[in-house]
Amino acid sequence: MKDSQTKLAASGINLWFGSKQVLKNIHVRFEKNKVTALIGPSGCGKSTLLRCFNRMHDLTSDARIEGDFLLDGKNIYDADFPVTQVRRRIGMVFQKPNPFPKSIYENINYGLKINQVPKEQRPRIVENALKESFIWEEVKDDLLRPATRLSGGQQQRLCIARAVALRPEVILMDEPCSALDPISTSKIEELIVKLKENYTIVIVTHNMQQAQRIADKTVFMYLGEIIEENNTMSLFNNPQHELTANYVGGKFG
Ligand SMILES: Nc1ncnc2c1ncn2[C@@H]1O[C@H](COP(=O)(O)OP(=O)(O)OP(=O)(O)O)[C@@H](O)[C@H]1O
Repeated sequence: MKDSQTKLAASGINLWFGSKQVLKNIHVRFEKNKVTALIGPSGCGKSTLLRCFNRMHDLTSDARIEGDFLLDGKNIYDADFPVTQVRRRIGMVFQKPNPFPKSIYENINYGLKINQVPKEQRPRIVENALKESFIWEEVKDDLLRPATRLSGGQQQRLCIARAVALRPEVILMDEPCSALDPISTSKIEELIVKLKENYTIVIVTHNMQQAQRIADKTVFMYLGEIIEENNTMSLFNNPQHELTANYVGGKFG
């Protein structure tokens, strides 16, 4: 892969929680405007790796991290890269939809306010974010309704709208469909494929069909290591490593 295609990268990553090593010698690059899926059995370190890119272990007192996490070649842990900037440029969507206990409108407006987006620009940005996240038509007549009254799938699209409103460059998604029904899941998948036109997306998923439907590239992890990474179809149809073959073949999970 050419360096110019790399948006996000990790190099020489080792991570410990206390004395337990959870990530081992990770080197990985995520390409611009592509969807990359992180797959692997429970506990292999997918979420831990994803969270590093949003500096979510900063407040975990027993976490120790070695190595470099690079956004456009710049280390996101450098002292001159404020964590607020990191999170503005690298957004995150979680497993369980987590709207604020506020109105639909305010869920998006709030982030704009704290990021000092001029007041007169905010209504248009809220509308565009909702449109971009395929939820505008369902909520446009009732933007002041509490977000917590939306369905789970609508809440997750609202959380994606909240992330895209800040115009991040990367969106990290940690099993964003695991709490959703099949119809909501297919809406989110359609949305993810659309969003990659403008964003670089990294998604943790347990759902192998989902990885094959939406991911350009797939990375297989096992016990804290990257075992294999490839174009999604190659990884699933022609795995190079026995562990990958056994995992994608459903022999363990
Ligand atoms: N804050 C923490 N403190 C201590 N151990 C942790 C912490 N967070 C995660 N771990 C451990 O790190 C390992 C990797 O967890 P992680 O959540 O990254 O795995 P995963 O591959 O995302 O799993 P799953 O698919 O079940 O979500 C696990 O053994 C987990 O118990």
